[in-house]
Amino acid sequence: MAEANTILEVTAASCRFDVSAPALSRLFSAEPRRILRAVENVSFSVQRGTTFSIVGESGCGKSTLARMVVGLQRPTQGLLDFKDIRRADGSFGPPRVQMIFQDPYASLNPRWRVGDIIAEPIRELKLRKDESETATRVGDLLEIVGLSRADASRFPHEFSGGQRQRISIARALATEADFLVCDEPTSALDVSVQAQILNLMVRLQKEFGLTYLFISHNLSVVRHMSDHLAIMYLGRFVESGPAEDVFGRPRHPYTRLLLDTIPDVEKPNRERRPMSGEVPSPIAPPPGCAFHPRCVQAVERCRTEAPALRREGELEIACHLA
Ligand SMILES: Nc1ncnc2c1ncn2[C@@H]1O[C@H](COP(=O)(O)OP(=O)(O)OP(=O)(O)O)[C@@H](O)[C@H]1O
Repeated sequence: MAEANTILEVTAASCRFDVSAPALSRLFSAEPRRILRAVENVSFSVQRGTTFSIVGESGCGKSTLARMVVGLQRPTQGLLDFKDIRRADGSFGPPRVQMIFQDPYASLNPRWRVGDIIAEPIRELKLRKDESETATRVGDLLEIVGLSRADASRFPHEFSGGQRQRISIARALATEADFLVCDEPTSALDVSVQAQILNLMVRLQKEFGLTYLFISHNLSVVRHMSDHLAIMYLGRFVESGPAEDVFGRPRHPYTRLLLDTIPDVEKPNRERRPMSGEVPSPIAPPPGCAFHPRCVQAVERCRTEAPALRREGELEIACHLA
């Protein structure tokens, strides 16, 4: 059931890619069609002004899901429904959605001055009356993200990685975005810079009531900023719930494995298990529970029967043993 404050409702969304060889060569080799299940039957809702984080290893389908949410990838099945909201400027309609990418350099036009990069959506969406108001807004946005008004005349290559990510954020805010899909926005940055960008994002969320869908392979990155957390494995959610519950009492063996790999400042001497094994191919997922080949607790049932995602209070979990 969608809650009153729901801004995005995703229902049974799947994305499959046909990665078969060309039809002619399959005709001669009798090779069957190969379907890659990047995202499989994923449902969740995001509440306005909160952060919903999706965590999983490389290849588990996080980016495909993010691309579906921003409309860059069509779902093969299912629905992604943005609810109409009352925006900060008083207008009513679907939220403005923007994406922030991992590599801020690749997403900023290197030949444009920063001022023009940020001004482009303001001009395109006619969000300010004239060039003078646009320039003022660009300067304000640069200050909001911790840069200076004078930075408008510089080029992206003159900035550090963290500063470039600040420019990407300013550009997203320039569109008056309500909903930011952040795909590993800090993983290309040094750890100390990561923290600065995360702090900036938390501050902006409070200041502007932003909603985040935050994608990361690293649980420690999302730990302090998530309201809701979903753990993804081979295209499916295996555990999801309020972040404090998932962190405080992880139920799925995969969530526990992900948690085991991150340092704990409160227990620096805690034994950390390295992540072992690899994510299986989404073209030929293992039978039963997709995680069973890597699960130390797996029993016979896990090898033959896929666990359904079942609800327990606010948590959802797909494991026969949890
Ligand atoms: N356009 C595409 N065509 C075919 N396969 C694709 C396509 N896009 C993604 N995939 C495959 O879908 C699976 C999920 O990819 P996705 O990029 O969503 O995972 P991810 O969890 O974001 O990983 P990473 O962190 O490495 O980007 C992978 O096996 C990937 O190779």
